[in-house]
Amino acid sequence: MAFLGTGNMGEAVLAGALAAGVQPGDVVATARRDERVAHLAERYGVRTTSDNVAAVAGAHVVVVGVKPKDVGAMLDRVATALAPGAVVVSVAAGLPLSFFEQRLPAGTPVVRAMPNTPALVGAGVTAVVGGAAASEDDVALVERVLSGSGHVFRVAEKDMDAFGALAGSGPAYVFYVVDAMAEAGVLLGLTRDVARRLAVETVLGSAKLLDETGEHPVLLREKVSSPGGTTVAALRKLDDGGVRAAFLDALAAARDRSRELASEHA
Ligand SMILES: NC(=O)C1=CN([C@@H]2O[C@H](COP(=O)(O)OP(=O)(O)OC[C@H]3O[C@@H](n4cnc5c(N)ncnc54)[C@H](OP(=O)(O)O)[C@@H]3O)[C@@H](O)[C@H]2O)C=CC1
Ligand SMILES: O=C(O)[C@@H]1CCC=N1
Repeated sequence: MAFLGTGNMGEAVLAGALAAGVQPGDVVATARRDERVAHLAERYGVRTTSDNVAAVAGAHVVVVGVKPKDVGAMLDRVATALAPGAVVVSVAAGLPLSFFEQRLPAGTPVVRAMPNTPALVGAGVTAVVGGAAASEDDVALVERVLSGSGHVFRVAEKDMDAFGALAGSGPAYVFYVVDAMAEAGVLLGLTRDVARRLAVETVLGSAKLLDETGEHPVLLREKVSSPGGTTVAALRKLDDGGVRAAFLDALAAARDRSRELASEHA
């Protein structure tokens, strides 16, 4: 397996692949900076290089993990060096399968994926969709490799931007909420350490409760909200602040930006 551009997301997918049973000796990961390359070699025991053309030689699965603006140049550089039948996996936001298929040799199987950073700890969600030349076996292979990162969903390509807006970017919204809750605790006089720990544990516990009971979030929210009590007083302030509407706008903005990335780099 080759990882071309192993930054925040590439590293998380790499960690998942190793968790899924891919052997470190069968992986080569690239980055530009010496310290990044050294970190990857030291942390994961994989082969590393900054030479992308050398990295793809003999690789059966090639994960392209650079920023959307850098993907075109990366593909132009490595296209003719790909091993026959190599499956190219993109994690780039916005860029459609056709972007890859136009730049790679005819018949190259391409799988578009949208992971998220909790993949680093095996708790990610990833959407996948195969391109015109990707066989069922190709997509299943990529699903197996990604399954070490957490849950994998097959989606239609038209839903990729929405999936990215919800789950790809989603961890950032949760971290934003955790930070805001912790800050609010500090405002009420808690120490920073305690406030942050309480916010993290509350999010963890609430996610576990949702997951394990399978109950609708509205029902669980009602169970916290005593009539005339403290929670309804707080929720009213969130409604006053337009938090729910802001989430609707925020995800639409992420979806729109994903579409723009596709047209900016077409
Ligand atoms: N971050 C996220 O949560 C998610 C990101 N994505 C997608 O993942 C992709 C990467 O994003 P992210 O990981 O955040 O970005 P990063 O900047 O963290 O990672 C990009 C990596 O690419 C490396 N790189 C850039 N150019 C080259 C090159 N020519 N040769 C070798 N390596 C190169 C950089 O190396 P160096 O570090 O040495 O500069 C860096 O490590 C994007 O396309 C994004 O849309 C998708 C889902 C979620
Ligand atoms: O912000 C971004 O563009 C990437 C894609 C999804 C999460 N991070």
